[in-house]
Amino acid sequence: MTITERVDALDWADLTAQLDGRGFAVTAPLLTDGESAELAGLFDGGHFRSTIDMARHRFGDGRYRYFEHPLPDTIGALRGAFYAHLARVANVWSERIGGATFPLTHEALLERCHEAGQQRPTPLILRYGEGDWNALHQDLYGDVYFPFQILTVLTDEHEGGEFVLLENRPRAQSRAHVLNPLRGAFVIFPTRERPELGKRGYYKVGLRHGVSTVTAGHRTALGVIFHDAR
Ligand SMILES: O=C(O)CCC(=O)C(=O)O
Ligand SMILES: [Fe+2]
Repeated sequence: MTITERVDALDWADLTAQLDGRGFAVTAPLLTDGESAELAGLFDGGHFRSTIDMARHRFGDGRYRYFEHPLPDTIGALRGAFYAHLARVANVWSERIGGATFPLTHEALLERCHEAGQQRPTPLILRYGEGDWNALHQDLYGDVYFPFQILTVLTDEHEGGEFVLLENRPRAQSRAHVLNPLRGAFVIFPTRERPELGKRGYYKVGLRHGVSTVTAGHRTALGVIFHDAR
């Protein structure tokens, strides 16, 4: 099956229920181990527009690299295929907590980004060694942003290095979710906020994400953000 066929074949009713119920979703493994290994290899062999040394910016410790156009086929396919499903969920969320209405194709979202001066691709690959970590953050790169992003861990040889989602609940203490997704499975999570149903309707819960310290081995991950960057 092609990447697009595999994404289309995911249980989107269940994923949507996960997103609505707890704000994030985890898919069944979607990439084969061979595909994950091949993508992980791009960290050293891909074509990038920039490389960030996380310690230098006080973002944590480790390195990440933003892919340059044209994106590797697999990454372009993942971006388009996940977008088509998530745009529908995004539009329901916008009705609940306000926000933009999103076009149903990823090409149309990119046109909107380009009109807003956001032309640089945002998919990235991150590599963490022992002692490395990623500070809690949001990936907003301009006025246009899509409310979901996806992430997959491409390697299976680390300890620690859990994916952390922190919910900043209004007028309450924060809640952490700690995930250890299977290799090649995707975590779908909010870029900025999510609707939560309260006594008087929906309210916004802000989120940040990051990675706990890798205590042994190496961890390589692929992040796919749907909006482009200024
Ligand atoms: O390495 C990770 O799991 C987090 C990556 C990340 O921050 C992202 O994909 O936006
Ligand atoms: Fe991120």
